[in-house]
Amino acid sequence: MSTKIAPSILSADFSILKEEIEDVIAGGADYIHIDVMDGHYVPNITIGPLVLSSIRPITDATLDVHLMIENPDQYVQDFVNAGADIITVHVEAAPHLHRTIHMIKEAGVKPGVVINPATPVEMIKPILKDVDLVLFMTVNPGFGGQSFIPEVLDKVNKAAKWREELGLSFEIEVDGGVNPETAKQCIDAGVDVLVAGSAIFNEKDRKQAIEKIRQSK
Ligand SMILES: O=C(CO)[C@H](O)[C@H](O)COP(=O)(O)O
Repeated sequence: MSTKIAPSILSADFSILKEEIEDVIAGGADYIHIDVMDGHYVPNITIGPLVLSSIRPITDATLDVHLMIENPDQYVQDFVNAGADIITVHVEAAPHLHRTIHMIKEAGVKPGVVINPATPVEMIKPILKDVDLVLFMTVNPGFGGQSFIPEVLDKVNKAAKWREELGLSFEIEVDGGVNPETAKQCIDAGVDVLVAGSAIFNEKDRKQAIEKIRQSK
């Protein structure tokens, strides 16, 4: 199966967000990755449910909502109502992770867990059977345009092995510093979904940028 590409709208031109989203979808994007930041869990503030609900009518593509927020339980339902297809929460920000993941699942949305570069992968092992997606941050979350942290790929390898051993089917996604060069290492390590912001939205031809990342074998 070919690698899925999830353009992160963090690097899009927000004054023409609808056109930007339509452009990457026409260019072959599989998911649209939406970075929600609260200025507490990460030092940046981005978008909330109101913007997500404006994006929903633009496309039927999977809206992959990455919550970089404290107290995610308080906001899960708002993002479900706004049209999320996948909601991911950080293991570091969800002290009752099992409850949060099941809250998302019971609301009819696919749940995922996110793990930061410095967090041991063993932290997420107990929740793997309950999630549809595991997102490995390959930068410290908060900003686009940072450099890829290659050490994270050892954790990706381990999770891919556990997936096989345990007979599970969650997708493995990476986010941060993904470009045609780093994408190859990710695909080799067992990644299914590549999030890319600047490597897609900073290019004039988005279709070509997406294909370059997808084909980087
Ligand atoms: O979650 C994120 C930052 O926290 C972004 O999705 C990520 O950084 C994408 O940007 P780029 O591809 O430019 O690194």
